[in-house]
Amino acid sequence: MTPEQQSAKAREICALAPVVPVLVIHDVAHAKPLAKALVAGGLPALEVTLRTPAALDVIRAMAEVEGGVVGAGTLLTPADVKAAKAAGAQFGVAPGATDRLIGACEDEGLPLLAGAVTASEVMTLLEKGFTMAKFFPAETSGGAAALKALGAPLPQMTFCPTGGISPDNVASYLSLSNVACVGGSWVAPKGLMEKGDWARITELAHAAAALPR
Ligand SMILES: O=C(O)C(=O)C[C@H](O)[C@H](O)COP(=O)(O)O
Repeated sequence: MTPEQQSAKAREICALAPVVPVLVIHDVAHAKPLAKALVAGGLPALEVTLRTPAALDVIRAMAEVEGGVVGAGTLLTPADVKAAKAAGAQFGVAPGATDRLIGACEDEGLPLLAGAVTASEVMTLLEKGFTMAKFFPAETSGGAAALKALGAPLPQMTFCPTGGISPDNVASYLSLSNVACVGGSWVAPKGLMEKGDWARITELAHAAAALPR
């Protein structure tokens, strides 16, 4: 899958909703009820970070939930890409970009949202054929102001900013012409998952899904 095809797919996924929940899940028993709660709230694209031992099993379980589009986050190595694809991930997200990671996504046919925050990083991805990237870590890399400034000379790149985005600052990102959607963990707080308060998570998802962009 070429970088151009990967970015076309990533664009489709970002178009589904203004927010992609970034999920850190320790208990595989949370996978299905959480995915159902988020999809019911209007957030179908779900990023499961490969930061917990349960993550691949979580992807496998969530991939069975109707209406969901499950991806793997925190992809760092070709082995991560292979494992994510085998578990049923439909897209991948990485905090940065390396040639090995990009090569693995091409080989495995996994659409990648690679991370970039500087003009040179964005230009490197554009040179390879990517037109969609993750802007990470968004808030500490200059936030919406930095993204807006990058968009002036580099309007070809569209972003999914992630990292430090919350209901308080999300509007400043979604109003930018070079932002397709944002990633954020606020729609699936650990405390609500532990309590099994899926109804409240659906409410948070509803509010996020209704954000204008
Ligand atoms: O593990 C990854 O590859 C990531 O995707 C990192 C996430 O983007 C942030 O951890 C989400 O940030 P918060 O919304 O501030 O919690």
